[in-house]
Amino acid sequence: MHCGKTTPPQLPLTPETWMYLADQKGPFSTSRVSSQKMASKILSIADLKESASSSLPEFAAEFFNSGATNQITMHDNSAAYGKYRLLPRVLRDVSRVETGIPLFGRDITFPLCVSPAGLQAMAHPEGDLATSRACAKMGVNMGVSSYANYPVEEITDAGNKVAPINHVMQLYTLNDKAKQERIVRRAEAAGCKAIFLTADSPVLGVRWNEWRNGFKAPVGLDYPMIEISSDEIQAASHDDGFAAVNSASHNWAAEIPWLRSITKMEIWIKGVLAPEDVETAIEYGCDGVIVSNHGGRQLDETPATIDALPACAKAARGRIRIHVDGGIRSGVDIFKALALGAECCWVGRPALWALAHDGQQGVELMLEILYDDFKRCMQLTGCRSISDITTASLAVVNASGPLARL
Ligand SMILES: Cc1cc2nc3c(=O)[nH]c(=O)nc-3n(C[C@H](O)[C@H](O)[C@H](O)COP(=O)(O)O)c2cc1C
Ligand SMILES: O=C(O)C(=O)c1ccccc1
Repeated sequence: MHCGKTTPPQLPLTPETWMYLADQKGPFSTSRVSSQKMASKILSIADLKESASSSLPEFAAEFFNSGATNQITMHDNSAAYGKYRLLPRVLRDVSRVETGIPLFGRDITFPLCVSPAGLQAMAHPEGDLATSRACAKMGVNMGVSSYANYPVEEITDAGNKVAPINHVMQLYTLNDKAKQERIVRRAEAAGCKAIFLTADSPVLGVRWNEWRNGFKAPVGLDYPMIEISSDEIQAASHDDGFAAVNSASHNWAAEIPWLRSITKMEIWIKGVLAPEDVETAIEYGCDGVIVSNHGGRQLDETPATIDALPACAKAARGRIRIHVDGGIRSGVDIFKALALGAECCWVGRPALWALAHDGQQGVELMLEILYDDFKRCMQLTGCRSISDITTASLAVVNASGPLARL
């Protein structure tokens, strides 16, 4: 029967229906969910992991996805976020929320950057260049690994051609000090703002998967920052190659004053879990620490980073910057880490999965997923600015008792 009134179509609630609605430019349009995200059906970091794991050769997926020994810490890094619940404050105007923070003298879009990770060209031919371009486009910073497959000069240049972006250079302590110094000087000349000295890797962790399948970087890739050619890589196992270059005799007194004497860049320590090491980093005049267990790839059975974070933040008492990485897979995780004392979060594997999924566009999509989720979490918890994110927004559910406040 026609009565002259337009009634909306009664559509069944299937995923296809939502795709259809999102494609409409009319009243159904949902502007915050981008068409790329909807069209690719990649809506979460787990979706990116699945896509990467099914498209990469098995040895490469295993290398990226695994942690050390029994995978306990890698698992805990993500799972430990699950013990916190969000406690929203309601009826607050969240039509405008401020997600940005200043970092290395420039505002980033939201408190999330991409951790340094080696062998990015095994995920996508454009590797670190694609990551740099995506970070620049999305307005976040990038860590360049000493085991990058492109020179730092090309990586910073690729990003800066898209938009101004800050990079930091990750450094291992090397047997060859002159080589280590060349990395620092090249990074500074290429515009990097900080050295991230990785402190958790005097030797590589126990990587059973790599040892079982004799893991080596694919033929044709080299490590221009540590000046190792593809042929040299092929001549040794990954583990032996790392041990030959890396110095296990690293220590605070030898490294930090020396670094301070050769560079004006900030000096950050990556891989801190104990509050005592935060104190030592302060004593040595370091600028920041990354609370990190290397994504669970070094010493297994260390605590999840979100569990180590509060004591580290407490020890810092605002005297040194505290960032965190490991297991962050959603904007809600970022929100929780900020509430528990981090100024900013970093992600490792999500960028590698995103690269394998779709190169630069994949990394942009990964950052967009985390940004959208973080912003929406701020809105739904009633936080208008980053400084509103405190432990007051978190609670823990006890099995037997009432909701515990932090
Ligand atoms: C494949 C891979 C390579 C990595 N390479 C480096 C590296 O070269 N230097 C470094 O300091 N950390 C490296 N990391 C550790 C990351 O910087 C970061 O601490 C970790 O990935 C964070 O955990 P997430 O992957 O759970 O986000 C690597 C991690 C992965 C997964
Ligand atoms: O595997 C790692 O965690 C890592 O730090 C690394 C080291 C050398 C090359 C590639 C990755």
